Formats: sequence, structure tokens, C-alpha cells
Amino acid sequence: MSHTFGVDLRGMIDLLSHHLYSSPRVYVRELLQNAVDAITARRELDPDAPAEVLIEPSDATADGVLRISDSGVGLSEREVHELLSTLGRTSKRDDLGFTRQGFLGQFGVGMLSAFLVAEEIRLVTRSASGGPAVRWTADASGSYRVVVDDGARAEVGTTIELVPNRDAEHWLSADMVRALVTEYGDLLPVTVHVAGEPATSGDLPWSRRSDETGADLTERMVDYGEGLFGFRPFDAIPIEVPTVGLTGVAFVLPEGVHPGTRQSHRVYLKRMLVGDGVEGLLPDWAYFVRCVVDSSALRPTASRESLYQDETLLAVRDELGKQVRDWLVRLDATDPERTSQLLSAHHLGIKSLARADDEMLRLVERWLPFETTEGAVPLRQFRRVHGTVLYVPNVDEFRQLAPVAQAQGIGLLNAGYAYDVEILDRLVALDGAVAARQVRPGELLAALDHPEPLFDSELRSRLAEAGGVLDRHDCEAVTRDFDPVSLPALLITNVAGERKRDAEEISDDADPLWAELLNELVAEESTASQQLVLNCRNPLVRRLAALSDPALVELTVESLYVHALLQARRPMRPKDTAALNRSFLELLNRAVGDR
Ligand SMILES: Nc1ncnc2c1ncn2[C@@H]1O[C@H](COP(=O)(O)OP(=O)(O)OP(=O)(O)O)[C@@H](O)[C@H]1O
Repeated sequence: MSHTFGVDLRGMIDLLSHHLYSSPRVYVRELLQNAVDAITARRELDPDAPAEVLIEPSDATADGVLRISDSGVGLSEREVHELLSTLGRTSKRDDLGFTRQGFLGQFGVGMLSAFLVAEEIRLVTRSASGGPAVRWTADASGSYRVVVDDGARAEVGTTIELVPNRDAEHWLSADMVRALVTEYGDLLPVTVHVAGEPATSGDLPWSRRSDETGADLTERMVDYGEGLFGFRPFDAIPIEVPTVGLTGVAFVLPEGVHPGTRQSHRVYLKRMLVGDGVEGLLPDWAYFVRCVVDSSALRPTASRESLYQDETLLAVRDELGKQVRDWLVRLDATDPERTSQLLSAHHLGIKSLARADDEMLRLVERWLPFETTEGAVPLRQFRRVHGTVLYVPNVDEFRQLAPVAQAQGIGLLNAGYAYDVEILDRLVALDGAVAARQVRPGELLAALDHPEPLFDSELRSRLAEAGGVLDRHDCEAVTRDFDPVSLPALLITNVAGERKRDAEEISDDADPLWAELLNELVAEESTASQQLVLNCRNPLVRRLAALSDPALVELTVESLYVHALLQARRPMRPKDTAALNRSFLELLNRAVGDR
């Protein structure tokens, strides 16, 4: 046996009025929306019908109720029962349930928001389709009365009265109502009067005025943006997506916006404000852009406080992203100075875009300074000098290798920041392998000179005497001659050594065939995972070769290792910290003991 769901009206009213909307303030929007829709419906029948919305706030009426009157299409007695008194029923959808063009409402629940501030709603209406005037009164408990009262109202249209809740009176006062009407309805095509004064202007601020040049419009928009945000935008870009009746302006923020900041945009739908914290209108990379737009076809969620995330919104997001990007490319062609300013303010978003967009990549290549051994230089300039961009993908490694590379006349680029490596990879994909190449620290070794043999063998014997001090740190000593002279030693990772150690660990418990294969792969070369490259030009290293006390040799070698480790900013393992303490205290001891 089948049953029909029962509905507890009081519960529904509570749910919709208190939990759908985030604040009681939306009651103004819902009433305005109904008044404007009613006028739209009447004008479909009679284009010359008056278009008036008048609001008398509760502190301006003798009986303390808020009154809103419209010259709209009105409702017949049957419509009052069917539309006003049935939850979810609306006159703003067609027979197939699609939203009717030109109407703001669509869900058939908005009227209930009046219960956020009112304990009773009274409505008097006369329909444009004839019939007597009707009174409808509803209270928050979910009961309503309908009375036919032809004397209640002479003209076609509707007047709604809200009897304030005891603790919601301030929401219905003149100042509040005027502020809310202007906030939500400023762009509405129908002028709304509050206490006899117009509270809306009806103009889309971004529409070009007849006497205005493009430059004037931009200037006015930048002023408008400053009024909205409290700071002067970098630029204002006109945007338009005709397929969804969208027009507006995208403001490029000046600087200091964090890439993690949520983008939020001011969105109007059919000229009624949805909100100024609406998300998802632009791609994530455009975090430095804020839009103000109006659309006739994007869909709101039922609360009308955000946009419905559908295919259309995704398509609009792509299109708006494209328009911002095109503006950037245009800016680059017409005003390079400003482009470079913009890039330095918002490099992260633009870099992220460059990973998949060739024009953006060229822009980044041309303008964005990268840290290099020659200072902050754009990629293109660096390529012009060095042919190939040699880079290290790690900031600390760059800091360590840069002075050495620089002294040898090798240009090195720091690709250790977000998206750098991907950008360089893309450059290689476009321009070929000659464009950029990652440098392994070991490669730098090959560029360094070998020391003079006599000194080398002397130093090596000292190192041999120092016994296993470097072995303990899984490190092998390498001797080279290089600049800067002031740098005694350089610690680099030995990729081959690391691979060998991993292979050994794996082969311990791998099947014999696999182990053999691995060992073959890493058979030759050193096993240590780090190399301490001693600079034979450095005075301290030179003195090291001449030391006769093996304990002092060991102490010096370990101190040089720890110093190089600190320089390389590698994470300190417990045994490294122990070595640091040991060598530091021992050096101190010797220094103090000598006195
Ligand atoms: N001022 C008015 N004049 C004429 N009809 C009205 C008026 N206010 C409400 N109505 C009728 O009552 C119906 C229900 O209104 P309600 O505000 O609850 O929902 P809606 O406007 O249809 O949709 P939404 O929930 O999206 O606002 C409307 O569809 C409309 O037919």
C-alpha cells in the first residue's frame, strides 16, 4: 500500500527561512525580486504599464509595519491559493519546468524568507487579468487566510506588509532597508523608492557612456574598483560572454595578494546582487583578478548566495580566463614596462599559467627575473648569453654551487621555486634540448681543475692518515683547484654513490638474478653518497697537507666536512650534529689549550 509524504509546514518554514539563507537581510532581496518579476510579467501583457516599486520602512508607517508595493501583474484568488500558499510552486517556470527568461525567481520559496524578520505577512493584490482584489494573510506557524475584498485595492499590483518580529525590528527600519535595497538592487532596471527617495540607479557601471573614450572608461572603472576594494586596482579589463548574457569588469589587483587567497567576485544575476564573495568564476591561476559581473543566464543556488556549479559555469570560467590572458598578452605588446611590473607582483599565477600556455611561457621567458649567477635575469637574456640554461632544481643546492660556478665562469640558474622546473621543461619541449638542462653537482666537478700532482699526493696521504673519519659520514674526499679561494670545501651529493648504496640495500633481500643485474648497473665508480671537494687553492687546505699530527688532521677534515654540510643547508642527522659538537669543542679546546 502506498502513502504520500506528509509535510510539517512549520518545520519547512523554519528550515527554509532559517537554514537556507545565511542572514535575515536577504528578505529585502526576495521581496524586491518578486516585485520586479511581477512588473516584468505585467509588461509582457502591456508594455506601457507603470513600473513602480515603493517601500515604506516600518519606522515610516503609522502602524509600524513595512510596506512594499508594486505595479506588477498581481494575483487572482486562484493564483493566491496555488502560488503563494504552495511551497515550491512558482509562476516563473514554463510547463516543462524550465526557468522563464527574464524572471529572477525560480524556486517558489523566496517569499518564506520574510519570516526571517516578520511574524505575519499580509498581502493585498489585484490581478491584471481581472477579478476582484484579494487579501492573503499568513503567519509563521504555517497557516494562512484568503479573503476576497474588492475594496482593498483599486489598481492592478500588489502590496505586501510585514509585521516585524519582536527582535527583528531593526531589519525593517529606513536606514537598513535603504542600504539593503541599494546593495542588492542598485542595478535593477526598475527604480525602487524607499520612503519616497530613489534608492537604486539602474545603470551598469561598466557600460560605456555615449561621450566616453575607452581610456575614460578605464579610468572610471579603476575609480569604481577603488571604491569597491579600498585600494586602486592595477587595471580594469572589460569582460563579456554573450552566450550567457554576461558583461562586467575584471580588476587586476595591484600586489600583495597571496596565491592561496580565495578568489571572490561580485556577481549580479539579472541585475540583482548574488553576493560579493562568489567563488569559481575564474580559473585558480587568476587569483590576482577580481570581477564584477552581471549575467542573465548563469544559475544561482536556491539561497541565491552563490553560483550553481555546472557545465555553463565551467565554460564561462574558461572564457573569462582566456580574456584575462589575452589582456596580458596585449599589455605585453603595448606596455612592456607595466607588464614587467605586473609580473613581479603576480609571478606565481602567471608562472602557473605558463606551464600549459605557450604565449604565457614566452612572456615569462621575456620578463620574469630568475635568480642566476649573474643576478636576477630573465630567461631570454640568460639564454642569449649562455645558449643553454644550466639549472639546479633546488634553492639550497643553488646557493652552494653558485659561487663556485660563477668563479669558473659557468652560468647557473636557480630553478628551485614553484613551477620553475616545469617551465624549463616546457621550454625544452618547444625549443629543443639546447634550451635548458639540469646540472648535476657532480658535473661541476668535471669543470674544476685538478691540483698540482705533488701537492695532491701530499694532501691525499694526510687524508689517508685521517683514516675513516669521512667514511663514517658516507663521504669521500675529492681534491680540486677552484675559485673562490676563500671556500675550503664543497659538499656535493654523489648520485652514482647513492644509487649504489640503494642497490646494495635492495640486493640484500632481492632475488639473485635481480641483485646481479642491479650490481652490474652500479658496478664502477665510488660508493659514497657524498663527496667533499677540497679546494687546493684554499690556505687552510694547503696547511692541512703540511700537518704532522694525525689527530689534528682528523679534526680538521671533520670540521671541514661539517662546515660544508652547514653551507649546503642539508638537514642535520644525529651523527652530523654529534660531529659538529665534537669538532667545535675539540677546536675550542685546542685553541684555549694553546694559550
Ligand atoms: N509581488 C508579487 N506580485 C505578484 N506575484 C507574486 C508576488 N510575490 C510573489 N508572487 C507569486 O508567488 C510565487 C511564489 O513566490 P516566491 O518568492 O516564494 O518564489 P519565486 O519568486 O517563484 O521563486 P524564488 O524562490 O526563486 O524566489 C511567485 O512565483 C509569484 O507567482
